[in-house]
Amino acid sequence: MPQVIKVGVLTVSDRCSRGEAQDGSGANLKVLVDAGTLFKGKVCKYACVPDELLTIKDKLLEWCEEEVHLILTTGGTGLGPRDVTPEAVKKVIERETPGLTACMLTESLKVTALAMLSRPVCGVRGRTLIATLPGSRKGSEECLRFISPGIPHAVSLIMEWKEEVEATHTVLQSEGVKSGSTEGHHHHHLQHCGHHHHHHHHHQHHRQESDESKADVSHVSRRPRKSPYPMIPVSEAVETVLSQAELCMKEYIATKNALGLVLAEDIHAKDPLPPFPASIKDGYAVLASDGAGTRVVKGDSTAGSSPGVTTVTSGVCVRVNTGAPVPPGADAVVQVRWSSLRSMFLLFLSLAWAVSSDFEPHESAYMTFIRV
Ligand SMILES: Nc1nc2c(c(=O)[nH]1)N[C@H]1C(S)=C(S)[C@@H](COP(=O)(O)OP(=O)(O)OC[C@H]3O[C@@H](n4cnc5c(N)ncnc54)[C@H](O)[C@@H]3O)O[C@H]1N2
Ligand code: MOO
Repeated sequence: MPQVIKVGVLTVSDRCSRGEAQDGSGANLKVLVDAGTLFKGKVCKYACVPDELLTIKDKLLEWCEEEVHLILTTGGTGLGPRDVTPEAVKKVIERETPGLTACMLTESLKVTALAMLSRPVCGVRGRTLIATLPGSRKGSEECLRFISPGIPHAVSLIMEWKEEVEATHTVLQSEGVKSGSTEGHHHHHLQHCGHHHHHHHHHQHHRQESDESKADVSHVSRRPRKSPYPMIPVSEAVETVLSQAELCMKEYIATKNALGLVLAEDIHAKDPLPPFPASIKDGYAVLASDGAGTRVVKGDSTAGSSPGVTTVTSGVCVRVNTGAPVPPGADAVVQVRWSSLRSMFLLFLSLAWAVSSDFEPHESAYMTFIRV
């Protein structure tokens, strides 16, 4: 279970803090984080402060003390005389993270040349990562999206969430050494999975590599993928899960309150439902011992029909729909596609009348079963 990243959103804006403007950027960042699609995060702190260095700094320090994992500031990163957010952040952080800053700038420059006017500063204080986003709603969302791929791992490293760090590393290592900028370029698996190193693994690697070189890598969806996790039998996986699971107390609870719970033991219905043998396919109810051959269609059984109205005897059959009662006497249902219509001539009709009194004229037909 990935940990939830506790996020603080700090809007830095004179106008918003005075109530002269709506904080669209902060509100939008909150929605983005809480949606959980960029990373698993939850906004637990929110404030709007004026472009005052000391006020910004105090708020950042307060949130760091309260163990917020990630603080996103928005606004005040530009060249206006009152833009001091980067200066405030610099006073607070102990270690800079220039990679995050570079990511924001390079990606933003692809969007607008004016991104060169933002002076982002990112870094870590104690166990809190701080990133400065531009003030506009658009710019702040863009920059958050750009750095999002790095956020969970950054926070895991800072927080020393070992399992998460390891999981990310496992995935990363399994991707092998990439040769650089050209996406989809052929890469070498210099680094094997780390664990098993059996002979057949090598064979697999070679085969996959030659498959990969043939693969169409121009579409993301067509690029070959490989699981970083070893393939294990389902039984072993179940065992692993159960060995980690704690057996809870049984409790008796009304079914309407039982959503999401797991049954402690089998339960049995007091009455069979449906209260008759129902056909699981559309077809003709027959006596299996009759074998292949022609049958007179004696009637039909549709969903809602009362069971037992028509019976099946040797040489006749009854049309049944999925879910409808299988008539008494029948011990098999031949699917429609395994039968073919023989004839609907009047001659056979009258013959059929003679044979069976409860025969429905409109259903009259001779069926040939080609397979039973
Ligand atoms: N990826 C992008 N990066 C940048 C963009 C961009 O569109 N995409 N814009 C660039 C521009 S232009 C500037 S300038 C710089 C620096 O921005 P600041 O951090 O100094 O932003 P501010 O001057 O505080 O505000 C800019 C703009 O946004 C409006 N604003 C400010 N705060 C709010 C708020 N809380 N809610 C709604 N709107 C807000 C403000 O009225 C200004 O019009 O960033 C570049 N980077
Ligand atoms: O101040 Mo920028 O120049 O937001 O457009």
